[in-house]
Amino acid sequence: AKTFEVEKIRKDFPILNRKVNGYPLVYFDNAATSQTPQQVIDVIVDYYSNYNANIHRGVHSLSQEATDKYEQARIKLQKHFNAEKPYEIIFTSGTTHGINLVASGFSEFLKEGDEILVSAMEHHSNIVPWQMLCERTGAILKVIPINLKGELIYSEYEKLINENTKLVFVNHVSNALGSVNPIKEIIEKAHANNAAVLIDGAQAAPHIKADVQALDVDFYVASAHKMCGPTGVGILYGKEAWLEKLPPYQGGGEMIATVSFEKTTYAGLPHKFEAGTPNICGGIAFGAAIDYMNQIGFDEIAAYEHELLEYATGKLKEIEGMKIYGEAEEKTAVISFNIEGLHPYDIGTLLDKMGIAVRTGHHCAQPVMDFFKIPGTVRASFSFYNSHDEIDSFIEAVKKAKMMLQ
Ligand SMILES: Cc1ncc(COP(=O)(O)O)c(CNc2co[nH]c2=O)c1O
Repeated sequence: AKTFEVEKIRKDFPILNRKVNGYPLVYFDNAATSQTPQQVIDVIVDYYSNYNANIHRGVHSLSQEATDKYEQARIKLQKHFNAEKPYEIIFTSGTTHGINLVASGFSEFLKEGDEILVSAMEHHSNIVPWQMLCERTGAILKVIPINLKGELIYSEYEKLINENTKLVFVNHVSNALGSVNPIKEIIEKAHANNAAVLIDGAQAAPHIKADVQALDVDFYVASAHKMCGPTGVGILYGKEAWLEKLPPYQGGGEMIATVSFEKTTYAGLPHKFEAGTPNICGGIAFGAAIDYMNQIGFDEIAAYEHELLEYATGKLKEIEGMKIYGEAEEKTAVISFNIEGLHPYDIGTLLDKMGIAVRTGHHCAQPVMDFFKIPGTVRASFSFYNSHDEIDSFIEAVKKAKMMLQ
């Protein structure tokens, strides 16, 4: 296989030249947010330097240029996720916004006693909006359990789903464990029971190219900042038929056709769900991030990140007292671990003193920590611009932190 040119790629990321506490930055918190290549930074600078303007209604050239670039970004995202229509791609402020938009809309469709299904490995943003929906409608939230390897127990899913199930929502990849869920089967089973499916793609989208038509998924959400793009922008993919059925989420400019005090009529897709001035630059930069990752290649990225995962896992397992959470057959480059007798926060703090950025705590997945009966973990998450040398530095730092804490 072609050697992955990580040293060449690293030159695209200015931030990787940073030092932290006198040490070279080793950025292993990619599951929280990814870093931004110069190619995307340049697009952001170009926007604000040359064609910043409000979009869709301006008669002047700048507005037209900004509108064209924004709508071109939408088409890039449509092609990337293989949506049938560009207006099935709704720009959001991120995954959390997308999930809330769908959960809010489902208030119209659910009634007392209806059932909705979530997995036990979800991020809070794919739990709380649905609990709020159940409070509003009297629907019942049921939980698909996970096993000790951090995998969803599919046989339990088959038992839980029934003719009262109206919606299934699970993540494609767990941010705390890295587990990749069998979403194609989950979707097929849900549709066989006339239930709709929302897949939370926040952690998957940086590593796996989801084909929404092949998956036949009803809703798919993702955030730009996980995929080398800026924060504050993401997408909600929805099948046209579903987006037509959902009521508007926010009222305001853009999302209307006519407004009068007697009656207001709403705009068609996608603008029905895009009230107010959007993150114009963010959307355009999201498109540039998609281009950047695609020119490297998602297959190449996934293969290289898997190499990093295997290498780091092997090295960590050599450390006495090491416990790794999340050993699914299929997982992305995320390692959650603890060291016997040590608190994750202490390890994370000492690693930062040595320039190593990891995440510690419950990772907005408290049910996962409850399942494993732990307060939290140290989470190292790798991306295609990390190197084997960085993993060696990380392992040495973990060993040093362990010595200092014992
Ligand atoms: C699976 C999953 N779903 C939803 C979200 C929310 O995405 P947002 O709306 O863009 O914030 C995240 C963010 N995960 C993390 C954010 O920080 N550490 C994390 O693991 C996530 O990992």
